[in-house]
This record gives sequence, C-alpha cells and structure tokens, in this order.
Amino acid sequence: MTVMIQVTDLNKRFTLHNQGGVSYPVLTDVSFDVNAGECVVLDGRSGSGKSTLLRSLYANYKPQSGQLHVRHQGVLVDLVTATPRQILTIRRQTLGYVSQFLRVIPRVSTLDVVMEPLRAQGVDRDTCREKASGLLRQLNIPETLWHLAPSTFSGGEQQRVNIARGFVVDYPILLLDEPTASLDADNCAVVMSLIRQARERGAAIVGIFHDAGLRDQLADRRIPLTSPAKEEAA
Ligand SMILES: Nc1ncnc2c1ncn2[C@@H]1O[C@H](COP(=O)(O)OP(=O)(O)OP(=O)(O)O)[C@@H](O)[C@H]1O
Repeated sequence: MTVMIQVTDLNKRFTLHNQGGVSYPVLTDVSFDVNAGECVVLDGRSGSGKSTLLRSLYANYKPQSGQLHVRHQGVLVDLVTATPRQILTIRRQTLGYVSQFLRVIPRVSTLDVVMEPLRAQGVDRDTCREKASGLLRQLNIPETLWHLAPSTFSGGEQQRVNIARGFVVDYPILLLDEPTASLDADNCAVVMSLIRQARERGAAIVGIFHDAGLRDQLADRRIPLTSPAKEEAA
C-alpha cells in the first residue's frame, strides 16, 4: 500500500479581521491517510469544514499547525512548508482539483480550457486534443460547443467542462468538491465511472458528495468531520 496523502494533527481556524477580529476553529486535530487506489469521502454536516479541508489539501489555505503530506514524484512533501514554486509544480503534476464551478476565461474555447492542464505538462497538442475531445464526448457536450468559450454555457454544461478539465490529466491525487452537484442522472453516472476508472489506475481520491447514494457507492472509507462551530468563537 502506498500512502499518497498523510494529514497529521491539522488545525485550521479563520479570523475575520473586518468583523472585530472574531476567530473560530474549523478543523481541530484532523489526522488521516489516503492510499493509492482509495476513494475517501469527507463526511459531516454543513459547515463542518469539508471544503476547508479539501482547499487546505490543495494548498489554498495554510493551517495554523499540523502537516499535510502529499506524495509527489515518489516523495512525501509537506504542503504546509512547501514554497509557492513547489506548490505550483505539485499542482501541475500531482494534484487535480475539481470543484463544481468552472473559472471561465473569456474568449478561450472549451477545447482549449479542457486541454490546458495537459498542455502545461508539455504534452503535444494533438494528443491533448484527442484526450479532451474524448472526455467532452463522454460528458455529452455537443461538438458544436467545443469551439465556443464556455461563459454562456448552462450551469450543468460548465460543470461538465470543468470535470473534463479535471480528468484530462491522470493525476496521482484527485480532490473532488461536489463534482456532480448540478448534473442529471446520466451525466452523474459518467462522472461516477470516471472516478472509478481513476481509482482503478491507482489515484488517491478525496471527495465531498452531498448525494448520500453517491457517497455510499464511491466511499472506500469515510472521514468524519465535526467542526467545533462558531459558538466557540472568541
Ligand atoms: N475563507 C473563509 N473565511 C472565513 N470563514 C470561512 C472561510 N471558509 C469557510 N469558512 C467557515 O468555515 C466553516 C466551514 O466551512 P466549509 O465551507 O469548509 O464547510 P463545509 O463542511 O464544506 O460546508 P457545506 O457542506 O455547507 O459546503 C464555516 O463556518 C464557514 O463559514
């Protein structure tokens, strides 16, 4: 078993400087490992810190204490102490992050949006185009839309473009924040099968799924989160 993610005694609190400096804990002494080929689901009520934990694993948030190791090119690297340059390299090569929202770049075509993470790894344009087209087709994005910028697309179409972008690289680690939030049953099934394929090729997956049925089908293991909530706010 290869440990791909190792979270140790993680503590994260937010301080609202523009609201009298009120400060509250969200993650308290969180520890868990995720192995290659395992899909772990974050469990907890709304506000328990699921997205905060996922964003911390993508190095968007810096915890107050604890360690966040991810296996990058065979070595466990602590994201808490990694330099910004290391974090960019780790994101490019190792960490895929799929949220429910697409960050739309004006005038960039759907095909280019999807291909970009693979292009950033230095893969040739034809190979990238082939992989991106396959995913767009699988996710039922009509070919007539591929050369348009996705800014005018529906919520569900944008979400599917975002999923294609997230799966275009075979990342060793995948962080999924509600990837199926506004999808119909057919497209949900496509995403489930993409997640299963990623797990079968050995990806370590950490996901948030509000749909209990999806959670039950995908979770190899659950990580319960119980935020101490804001009543404790100082
Ligand atoms: N950037 C931020 N600044 C301040 N507080 C934040 C920030 N992000 C999240 N929080 C607070 O941290 C707590 C946890 O939020 P988070 O989004 O991680 O919860 P969640 O479990 O993902 O919730 P949900 O299931 O509703 O999406 C919430 O009380 C939220 O208000």
